[in-house]
Amino acid sequence: MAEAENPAQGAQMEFRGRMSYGDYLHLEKVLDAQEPLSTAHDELLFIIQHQTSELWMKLAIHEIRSAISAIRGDDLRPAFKMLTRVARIFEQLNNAWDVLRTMTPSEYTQFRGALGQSSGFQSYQYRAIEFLAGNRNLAMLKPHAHRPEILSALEDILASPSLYDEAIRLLARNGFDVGAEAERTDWRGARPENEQVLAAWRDIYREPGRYWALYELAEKLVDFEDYFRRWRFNHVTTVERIIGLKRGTGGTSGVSYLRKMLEVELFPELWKVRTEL
Ligand code: HEM
Ligand SMILES: N[C@@H](CC(=O)c1ccccc1NC=O)C(=O)O
Repeated sequence: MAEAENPAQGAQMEFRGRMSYGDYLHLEKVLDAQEPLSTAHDELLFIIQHQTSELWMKLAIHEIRSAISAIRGDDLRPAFKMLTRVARIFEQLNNAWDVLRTMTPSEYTQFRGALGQSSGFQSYQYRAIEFLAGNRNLAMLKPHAHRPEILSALEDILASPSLYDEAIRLLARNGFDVGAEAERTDWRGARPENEQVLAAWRDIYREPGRYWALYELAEKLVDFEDYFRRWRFNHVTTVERIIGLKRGTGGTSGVSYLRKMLEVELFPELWKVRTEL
């Protein structure tokens, strides 16, 4: 057959003893991992929505970790690229809500009971992202007490500076007085807001040309948080649309808990500085 009639001509068709697409991607593992507990039509959507979100979160964690070490090594350009990718991952996650939103309360209630007390509240990758970024609420470790390997992975993250801590250490290396932050050795808990850090960002935003790399880093962080906030907002709106004001399966008040979480700031001084410019 001539190529015009058979566009697949030349394609490898024989995979005995050769690595194929499915082998490389371990598709049998990935595609065998959907096990609905009910006969409800929409449960597959629910599972795939969460599994794909967790895959994208895995990539976000990989990128944030590398960005943290690049900043630690004063290698800002690769860090910028990685942070841009993290923002794009969140954009992807944000768009994915549109698929889940096609599920109505009538459809969700058909299988909600099967979920027991499981909830996204127990997503350890989501907590890893929060902890890596700098939102370190130790109470969030509790649901993982029964899984020592998960707990110790989260504790490892808490033992080192977060993305924002590294940005602040970078400010200090560049001659800014960051006050108490300069003496910090314990990274485990929440960091208090700091006037000197705010003042440093103020100087940077007032003279971008003089501090371009720090200015660019600040904007990458704000961009990341902007997309992260949109994720939270999409979540709470989808949740209200689907379960109204019911309590969450995870035991929280549900929508009012999620609304409260909208107020959490990853990089607080970077938002405060805007009022002062
Ligand atoms: C029908 C769709 C969904 C509903 C009704 C829902 C509902 C809830 C509720 C009520 C909570 C509060 C915790 C609780 O008491 O359960 C929660 C937390 C959470 N959900 Fe969902 N959710 C949905 C979809 C998703 C999806 C697709 C993800 C993506 C992975 C997700 C991730 C999370 C995370 C990470 C939390 C913890 C948030 C925090 O503590 O700040 N949820 N969800
Ligand atoms: N918290 C949800 C249940 C839920 O959404 C969920 C359950 C198991 C696995 C992931 C979930 N997604 C996000 O919270 C609810 O209260 O209906």
